[in-house]
Amino acid sequence: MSEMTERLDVNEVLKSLPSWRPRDGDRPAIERSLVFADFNAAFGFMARVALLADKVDHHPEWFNVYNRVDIVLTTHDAEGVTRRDLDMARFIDEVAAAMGAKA
Ligand SMILES: C[C@H](O)[C@H](O)[C@H]1CNC2=NC(N)=NC(=O)C2=N1
Repeated sequence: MSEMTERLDVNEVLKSLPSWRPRDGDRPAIERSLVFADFNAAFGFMARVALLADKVDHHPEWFNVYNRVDIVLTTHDAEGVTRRDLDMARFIDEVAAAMGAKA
């Protein structure tokens, strides 16, 4: 199993991702909710994340209403959280901060 698809302990992962929390559900996952200035900003954020997701073939589960985006990260193929989710979460944190999103 490659380093990228090895299942990681959610609590260990969350030690380096203070804005994320564990998601209880059918498989281990992490989640974060973001609030933007308006729909335009929220959708702009989603577009930036979508471009990376397509490039690296790793896609967030997310839900958008107006200026709010709820995001869940998990790796379907590994049935849990992997390095792919950690890397995606870091990118999301960077973009969210650059766009002035609130937690
Ligand atoms: C076939 C394709 O590579 C896989 O289905 C990819 C696509 N995007 C994915 N996204 C996520 N979040 N987890 C996956 O396991 C996954 N697998």
